[in-house]
Amino acid sequence: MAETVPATVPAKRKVEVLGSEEELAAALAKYVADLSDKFVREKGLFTVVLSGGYLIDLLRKLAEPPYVESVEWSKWHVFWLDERVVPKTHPDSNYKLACDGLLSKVPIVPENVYAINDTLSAEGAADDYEACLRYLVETGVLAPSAASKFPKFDLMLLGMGPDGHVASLFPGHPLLEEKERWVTFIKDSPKPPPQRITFTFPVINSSEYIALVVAGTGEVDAVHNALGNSGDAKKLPAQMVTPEGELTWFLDKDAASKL
Ligand SMILES: O=C1O[C@H](COP(=O)(O)O)[C@@H](O)[C@H](O)[C@H]1O
Repeated sequence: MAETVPATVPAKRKVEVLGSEEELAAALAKYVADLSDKFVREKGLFTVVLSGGYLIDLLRKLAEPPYVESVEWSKWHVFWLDERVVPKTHPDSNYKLACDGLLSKVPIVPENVYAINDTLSAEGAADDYEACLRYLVETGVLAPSAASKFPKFDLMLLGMGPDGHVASLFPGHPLLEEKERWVTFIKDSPKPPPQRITFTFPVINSSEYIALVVAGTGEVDAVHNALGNSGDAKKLPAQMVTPEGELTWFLDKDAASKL
């Protein structure tokens, strides 16, 4: 059963704690499918941003009944929050992870899947991905946020690392302060592989909905630091996720065990 933590959380931030990883996966699939229905009904398409890591396994129930049949997959436009600068066939590729774990199992339109150009350098791939997003704003697939002018995605699905990183935005790194670029690159990622591209916080925080998803015991301290009263004044990247729209943390009971 989901339990909503009331405590001191601001109005547009919810924290859902699920009894097990299996329940979390079920709740997440329903959340994504419901948002897909809403946006397809309202505007005829759904723009979804995926992360890499454990998140993809937690989306597994979308590829099962009832969602595999009921979701309007042909209306989905799929993007990556961050990507490792490796060939798309490489085990480190977030694209490969998502294809193997979800995209190859549902009838998504290949032209609506926006992978990075894996033949370019990190700088080149970031420029190229930003140019792709700008083109999609011009052609009306993406809308700009009225408030920030950065592109506004319908839903971003984020994981969090044990150090509190989200996307490829790591604690203490200067990229946390990027204010102009939509997509940027990192060549010294503390987590391998070192070369990556990543959405910036202005784009992340222009989103309509964000789910920040954490399961298991590996991130217990980061969850406590981000959401609990840890007394640690240093802001984690996960705490910088403050969207214009609604943020929901999805945790299983292990991840929430120190809250
Ligand atoms: O390197 C990355 O790590 C984060 C967190 O991954 P997780 O396995 O700890 O859930 C992920 O969100 C990001 O996309 C990925 O590139």
